[in-house]
Amino acid sequence: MQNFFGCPLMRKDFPDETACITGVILAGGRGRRMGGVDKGLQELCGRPLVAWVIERFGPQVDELLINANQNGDRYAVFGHRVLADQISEFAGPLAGLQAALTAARHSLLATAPCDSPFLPSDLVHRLRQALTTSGADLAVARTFNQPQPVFCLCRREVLPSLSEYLESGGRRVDRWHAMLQVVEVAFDDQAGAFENINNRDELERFERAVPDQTS
Ligand SMILES: Nc1nc2c(ncn2[C@@H]2O[C@H](COP(=O)(O)OP(=O)(O)OP(=O)(O)O)[C@@H](O)[C@H]2O)c(=O)[nH]1
Repeated sequence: MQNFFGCPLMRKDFPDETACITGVILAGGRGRRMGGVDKGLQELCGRPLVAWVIERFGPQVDELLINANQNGDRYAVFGHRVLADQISEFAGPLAGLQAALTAARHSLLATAPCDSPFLPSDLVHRLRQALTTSGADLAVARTFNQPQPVFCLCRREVLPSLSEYLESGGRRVDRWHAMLQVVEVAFDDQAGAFENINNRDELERFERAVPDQTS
């Protein structure tokens, strides 16, 4: 049996294992290190970065949202709902998470940034396993000793805590995580997949790496 959105009905004993997942691509940043451009729309081998992320991340979730604070019409052509931050200033990725949690159809929300085109194809699967077995509020990827805070899976119930934190002026992801029950998921086997593009030199380096990454 399926619910209104075509997702399997949740089993009461294992709700996390069957719950549908909304994914959000975080593309709401200012791209200052790239000269103030809209990073998600910058092209890697002729395709916008956001298109690469849609290709990898989209199949891992049941609904896909794009969080962007400019060029909404250009993001809309990809056929997914586009959301701007509710906070008017650029408040960092937590503002995008807040917008997505408010709009998500499903009870679990996964995030990925627009500037990591080769993110793991099993990202959401592994985060869900950890969230389910731990009962934590949020699962976050880690590579070696480095948390990857914009790659996470969280429950809708964290929204009040997040909104309160943002309203109090909090902006740091690690400080908000410290208020929650968080489980870290090691991706040391795929550390390279989390590499992101911050400036033009990195974009050029990725251009050279594409044949290796896609073969
Ligand atoms: N919604 C939203 N997302 C943001 C904001 N700032 C950064 N992000 C996202 O958070 C992730 C990491 O961003 P950074 O690379 O640190 O920031 P950036 O603004 O993209 O780039 P820089 O200005 O060069 O630091 C990316 O997916 C950004 O799109 C913001 O104010 N709002």
